[in-house]
Amino acid sequence: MSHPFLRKPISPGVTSSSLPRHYSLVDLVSIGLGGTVGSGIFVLSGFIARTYAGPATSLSFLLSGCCAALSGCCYAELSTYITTSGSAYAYAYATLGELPAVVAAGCLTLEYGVSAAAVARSWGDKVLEWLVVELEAGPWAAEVLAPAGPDGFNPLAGILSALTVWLLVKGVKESKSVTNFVTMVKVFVVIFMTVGGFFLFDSANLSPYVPPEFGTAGVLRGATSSFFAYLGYDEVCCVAGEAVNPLTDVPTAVMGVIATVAVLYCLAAVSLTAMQPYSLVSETSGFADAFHYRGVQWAAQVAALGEVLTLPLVVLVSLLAQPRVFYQMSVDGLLPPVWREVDAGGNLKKGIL
Ligand SMILES: NC(=[NH2+])NCCC[C@H](N)C(=O)O
Repeated sequence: MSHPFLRKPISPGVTSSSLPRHYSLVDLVSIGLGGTVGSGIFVLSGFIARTYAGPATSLSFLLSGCCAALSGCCYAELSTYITTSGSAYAYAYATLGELPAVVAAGCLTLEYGVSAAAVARSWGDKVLEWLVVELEAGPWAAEVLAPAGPDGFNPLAGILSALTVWLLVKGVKESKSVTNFVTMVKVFVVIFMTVGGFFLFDSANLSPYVPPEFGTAGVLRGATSSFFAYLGYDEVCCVAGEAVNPLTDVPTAVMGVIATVAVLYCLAAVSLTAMQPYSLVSETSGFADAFHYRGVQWAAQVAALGEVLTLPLVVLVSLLAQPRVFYQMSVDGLLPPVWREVDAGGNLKKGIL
């Protein structure tokens, strides 16, 4: 490091890179939505409703959505100046200097790694719950899938992480098609749960809107926790170096993703808390459990299966984004050349591995 605060000059226009530019606006929105919609709405919404905010969970999601939009504006603006991969790392390098950029890269790596692990873990728990509750599997399910108990090692989480790495190594085209398809299904699942919830709407469940035992502090705690649900829009900026039209498509995708998920989440939170009294909402499987509570078993099955099938995409997108940070660091000379080796298919095979 020559000078810890030496800034990388911003080159005007679209920067050329050895990674092919193949992501259209639709692909970028798919990456953003696919990487963002996940355990935050499928799991956290129920947890927040039960323990922090009750019916005001929708307000918590609205508040965190506003914060995400503010952060999104920064990403969107910076993405029009810096069109390389690397997201916050590249932005920090151009605005703050080399040392802050390396710290940002470390934080991003930790964030992608930890959140991929957290979501993989949450998926493992969901599969087990789905087998036991929906398919009435016997005790063998817990013995095989959670041999060390509910808080111990979860083999399914490890298998999912290994499978997503395999898919990413297989190629850009394959992972792009999977991302686009699963994102579509996932958005459909959230819309299904929300609309289903509105059919079972009982306004009595929404009163009092802010339960006295939670108060404003609970709503704010819910907002802090629900911010996790919005994480993922930044991953669009990670792949900016592969966007066909980065100057327009990346900021449009970032803001479009935040606006879409904010609307989806707030409506979903209203629907969840209107279906069931907040004190009964499941902390781990809110929607499926609420459908069971209202006696609509088939909807519970669809919601549970939809969550199990689509949640893994969050892990895939996190693991897609991280090698792009190391790629850019390697291009900038801060990591060895192996991280910027692009194979014949335009993939960062070695970097991913
Ligand atoms: N960049 C990230 N941290 N990605 C993980 C996103 C987690 C996602 N928002 C979820 O609710 O499951």
